[in-house]
Amino acid sequence: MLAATMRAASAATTSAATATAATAATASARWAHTLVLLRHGQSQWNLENRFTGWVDVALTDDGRKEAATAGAAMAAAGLEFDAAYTSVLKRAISTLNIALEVMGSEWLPVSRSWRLNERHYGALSGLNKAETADKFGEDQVLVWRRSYDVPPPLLDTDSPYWPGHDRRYAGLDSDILPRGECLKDTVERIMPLWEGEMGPAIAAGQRLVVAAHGNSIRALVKHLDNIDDNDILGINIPTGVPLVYTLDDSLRPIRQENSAGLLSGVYLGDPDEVAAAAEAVRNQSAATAH
Ligand SMILES: O=C(O)[C@@H](CO)OP(=O)(O)O
Repeated sequence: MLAATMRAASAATTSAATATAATAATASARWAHTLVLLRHGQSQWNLENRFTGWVDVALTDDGRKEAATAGAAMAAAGLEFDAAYTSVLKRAISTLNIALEVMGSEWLPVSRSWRLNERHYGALSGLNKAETADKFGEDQVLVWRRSYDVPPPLLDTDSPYWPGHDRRYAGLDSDILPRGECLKDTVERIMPLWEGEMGPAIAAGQRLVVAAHGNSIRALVKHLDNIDDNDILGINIPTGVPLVYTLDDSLRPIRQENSAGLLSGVYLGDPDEVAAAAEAVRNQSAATAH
């Protein structure tokens, strides 16, 4: 595993240099409008292939290594930040802490917001994805996982997974605490943070790193890249690979030469390895009969 981590680090460094050159060529003034989105490293429930959502699951050892590799790749790319954002879930918080430590940037101001949490998986929380596909069919599970506006089955409020039982959400009106969310719901709860804090900070010249989750990052890239409600179904975000956006003064993404498909951002990683990692995320809900 260590060898694989080292290979990934080296590939990330090579690709990072390319990304830096491409961005620098765009215009040095634009380098100020930097936004890096980083999905947390592998969590224990990623390893066990379980729907996670707002359940507060820790990183695995491999997840911590991914976070360190991400920090090294960002440092090698010459990225520097003025502030960081993360969710209130420890897999994202730990990923950010590890990456910032590798970058020597533990001092950065960090904002934690429930609005960057993973999409809430409702009554699917805790279930194995492949077993859920066996039971309900792969097509149904794909709709629950990736459609824009179809929510998963909702939780009852007496479930231990309902956020109303968790004191970190005590300051929030129970009406806005989700019992399950589709991606559209996730976009809608992230937008006040984007429009009220993150966007204005970037417009004022701050360079931000955001450690978040597969679906909260899908929500952000859908907004940034104006991705169609149908096309967002095909977007899967790999764990632990920094996705670097360069934004213009209107906060619209500037597409780079090595942008990733529909995304204008550039992954700091070997493109083939990143594509394989995204494909592996997609395949998590293949039925066990395959
Ligand atoms: O379980 C989850 O919370 C997410 C991310 O791990 O899964 P998926 O990729 O299936 O949306």
